[in-house]
Amino acid sequence: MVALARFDTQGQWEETWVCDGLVRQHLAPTGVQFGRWPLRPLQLQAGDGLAAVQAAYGEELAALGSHFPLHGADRLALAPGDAHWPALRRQFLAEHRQGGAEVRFFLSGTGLFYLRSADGFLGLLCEAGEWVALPEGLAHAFDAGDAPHVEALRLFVQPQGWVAEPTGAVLPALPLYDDFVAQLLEQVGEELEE
Ligand SMILES: CSCCC(=O)/C(O)=C/O
Repeated sequence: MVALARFDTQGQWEETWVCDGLVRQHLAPTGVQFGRWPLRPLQLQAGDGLAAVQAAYGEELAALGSHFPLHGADRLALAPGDAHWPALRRQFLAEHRQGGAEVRFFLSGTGLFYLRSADGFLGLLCEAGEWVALPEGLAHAFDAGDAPHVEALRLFVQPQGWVAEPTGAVLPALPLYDDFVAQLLEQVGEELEE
């Protein structure tokens, strides 16, 4: 289940949406797109990630349009206890921009993006089968919690892959992934599928 929450500039949770139409409507001013693709078997080989993704998802990628001239792909997989996660988490939580647009497709698990908006922040929680496309230059952060469980295809416009430029902004106390999910469950009163 996708969920979108709006926070003010102080990090105060203001409103939550869990239906696709409202999520898209409230993402639109940021230029962020959201959708779903079927989960298909996918074997990414080192060096030809994008070719494998294009073979499996050619139609879906074409529908994204010309704003996303993709040049590379990788698969990010994080599991609880992953030794790389603490350092990666610090990098992802520091608000940053990428030199190009980015597309992320969740293959399993869940992850939380924080997107800077005109009047605060949007927290977007995605799960398997959901994709999100961020426009070039949108300041954002990402979290997957203390015990991450997420696998995502990362499609890059930049040939060099994941290159982030930190904004240097000190973010307000936005809830990290675990608190976000706990508060969301209190609000919507139903289990998120993992
Ligand atoms: C689920 S994608 C992981 C995070 C990432 O690739 C990114 O760009 C965060 O800003």
